[in-house]
Order: sequence, then structure tokens, then C-alpha cells
Amino acid sequence: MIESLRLLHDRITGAAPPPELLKEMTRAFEDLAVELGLYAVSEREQITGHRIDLPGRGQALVPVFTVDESDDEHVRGSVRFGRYYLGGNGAAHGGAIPLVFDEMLGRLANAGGRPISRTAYLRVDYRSITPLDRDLRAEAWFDREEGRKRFLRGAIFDGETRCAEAEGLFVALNPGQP
Ligand SMILES: CCCCC/C=C\C/C=C\C/C=C\C/C=C\CCCC(=O)SCCNC(=O)CCNC(=O)[C@H](O)C(C)(C)COP(=O)(O)OP(=O)(O)OC[C@H]1O[C@@H](n2cnc3c(N)ncnc32)[C@H](O)[C@@H]1OP(=O)(O)O
Repeated sequence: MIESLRLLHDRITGAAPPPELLKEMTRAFEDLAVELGLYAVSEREQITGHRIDLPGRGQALVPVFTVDESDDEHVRGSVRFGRYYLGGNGAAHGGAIPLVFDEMLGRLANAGGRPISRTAYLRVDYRSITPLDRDLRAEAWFDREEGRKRFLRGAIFDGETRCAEAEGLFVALNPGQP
């Protein structure tokens, strides 16, 4: 279902349907929303975002980061920004790129049985445009750890071109901390 939703996001963004079809689709979306509303659950019970076995953890917010290889200190894979993430002139939106870094760095920060941490800061440098509809290489790695503080870095490449890079601080949560 989430895969279909991602495709729908891309198609909606890239389409200009005639008004009659727009009305019809709006009704169909409203019907779906009403039907899903009947099955509302708490955060703990929801499926999206919790299925680590599914692409993008089964949520449609963040472009899917596909892991090719990983250990407790590094992760390497690919990411593809669909039309939904368009900023302008074929480049990904500057707010969509930090989503991917937060996901990549955050997943790595919390990998290897480490206690859960939260992003304290995320700095992103945009080195070159990040093109849509291309498989981009994406990497994240541990820089250093100081007590509860985990400093991680990451980068996204289009071939040899460095599109963006990031540095994040993740702070391990104390027991009972939300
Ligand atoms: C993380 C939960 C994810 C839940 C998902 C659930 C299931 C999914 C399954 C698996 C998960 C897989 C992947 C997860 C993917 C992505 C992860 C995304 C994570 C996020 O997207 S999460 C949302 C955004 N995030 C926040 O919503 C944080 C709001 N915030 C706070 O919750 C506190 O602010 C906190 C906890 C950060 C620290 O607070 P605190 O009270 O515990 O600790 P304190 O302030 O003492 O800082 C301790 C030391 O860090 C230094 N320090 C702190 N902040 C700093 C900063 N900004 N710059 C420089 N240094 C900083 C201090 O200076 C001190 O350093 P020192 O010890 O050297 O003095």
C-alpha cells in the first residue's frame, strides 16, 4: 500500500488532469480517508514507520534508502528522489535531502544494539543539485562518540559528483526520556 502511495505522490505531483477527473479523484481520496479512519490505532500499534523489514520502514515521508551493505559503523546504499520531491528545475527540494540524512544517520546511530538516540542537530551542505529520478549513492558513517553523544556523517553522490553531505549529532536518550 505504501509503495502505491509513493507512486501516487509522484503521479499527482507530475500531472495536470482535467477538472472533472480531479473532482472524481478527490471524492475517491475522501472515501479512502473515511474508510481508513475506521481503523485508527495508537502510535504503538501503527504499521507505518515500524516495519524495518520494508523499504523506507513502510512510511511514505522519506525517500526510500536501500541498504546495500552495512555494519555497526557504516552504511552504504542508494536513494532515488521521485517527482514528489521536486524543488525546481529538476533538482530535489532542499528540505527533502535532510529527511534522507536524518533517516540514514539516525538508523546507523541506533544500530548495533546501541540505546536509542535522537537527533540533536543535523547540518546539511548542498554541494551540487541532487537530481530526481536517478539512483544516487548514499553513505553514512560514525565519526566519533563522546559519552551519550554520537557524531555521524553522510554524503549523497550522483556518480562522481558529491550532491550533498551532512553532519549530525545524536544524543542517547536517558531512561524514560521521550
Ligand atoms: C529516535 C526515536 C525513533 C523512533 C522510531 C521508532 C521505531 C522505528 C524503528 C527503528 C528506528 C530506526 C530508525 C530511526 C530513524 C531516524 C531517527 C530520527 C531521529 C529523530 O529525528 S528524533 C526527532 C528530532 N529530534 C528531537 O526531537 C530531539 C529534541 N531534543 C531533545 O530531545 C534533547 O534536546 C536531546 C535528547 C537531543 C538532548 O537533551 P538531554 O536533556 O537528553 O541532554 P543534554 O541537553 O544534556 O545534552 C547532552 C549533550 O549533548 C549536547 N547537545 C545537545 N543538543 C545539542 C546541540 N543541538 N548542539 C550541540 N550539542 C548539543 C549537550 O551540550 C550535552 O553535551 P555535554 O554532555 O558535553 O555537555
